[in-house]
Amino acid sequence: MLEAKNIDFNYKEKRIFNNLNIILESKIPIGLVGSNGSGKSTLLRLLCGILSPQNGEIFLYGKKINFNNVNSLLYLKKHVGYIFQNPENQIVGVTVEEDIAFGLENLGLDRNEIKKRINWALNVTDLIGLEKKDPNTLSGGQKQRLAIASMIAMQPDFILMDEPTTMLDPEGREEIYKVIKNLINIGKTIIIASHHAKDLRFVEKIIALDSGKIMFYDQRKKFYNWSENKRFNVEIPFENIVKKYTGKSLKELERNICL
Ligand SMILES: Nc1ncnc2c1ncn2[C@@H]1O[C@H](COP(=O)(O)OP(=O)(O)OP(=O)(O)O)[C@@H](O)[C@H]1O
Repeated sequence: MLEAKNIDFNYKEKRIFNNLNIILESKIPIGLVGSNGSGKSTLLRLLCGILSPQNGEIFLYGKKINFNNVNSLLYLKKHVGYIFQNPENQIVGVTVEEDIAFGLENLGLDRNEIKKRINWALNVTDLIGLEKKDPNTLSGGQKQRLAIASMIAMQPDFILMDEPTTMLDPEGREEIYKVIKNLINIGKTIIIASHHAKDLRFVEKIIALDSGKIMFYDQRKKFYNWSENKRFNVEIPFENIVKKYTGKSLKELERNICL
């Protein structure tokens, strides 16, 4: 369980969160939505220790994180990974496998363990065969998958994704969906900030932020009814629109057309 308690956060004089409280349960995939500037990236960055709050605490599995203590921060970073919107911000290696090895070498792991983890991460992200490639020559989807591979090689339990498909074409997006499914299947806890209905179809719950306040935190199925006539800058899934205007599910309609 990852928890933010009584969090105050501001960038200089700009207040973003005022006494924010949130609990993320293990193995429940969550979508984080909200209009531009509502605080999604800031929240994710606080939860993984990239930013530290001016007031309040972050707890991981009940253990309070001390932002002034390197070991405490390392404990948070070991278990909570963050994927930037733009994979270019995350790629440091000269080859795909060197990029994945980078964080592992910093952890001081032995060569065998590093090799094992690289292979595992390449498998989960479907990058086998591209080990020796220069990351600069990869497609957008492959770069984003490499950023994910390098992060999951560190074996975090929570994976925070900040609009991971925004910079990708439809093909690249589909590649990321496959990886997200793999990650959920192997028991990782995914938190995905996004405006895209397709990105959110894997999540069980949705958190909706408005100006730094949590307006909704419940099952995804309830979100689209609740958010009708509200401004959350989130796409409505096609099947919801069909149901609203025809009273039938997409499957029912497809069956009728086939008959
Ligand atoms: N480093 C920074 N310094 C000052 N203000 C910042 C900084 N980063 C973000 N902000 C401001 O904080 C507010 C919240 O930003 P944040 O990026 O968390 O929102 P968001 O919901 O992720 O937005 P988007 O959907 O556009 O990515 C915005 O008004 C933004 O301009």
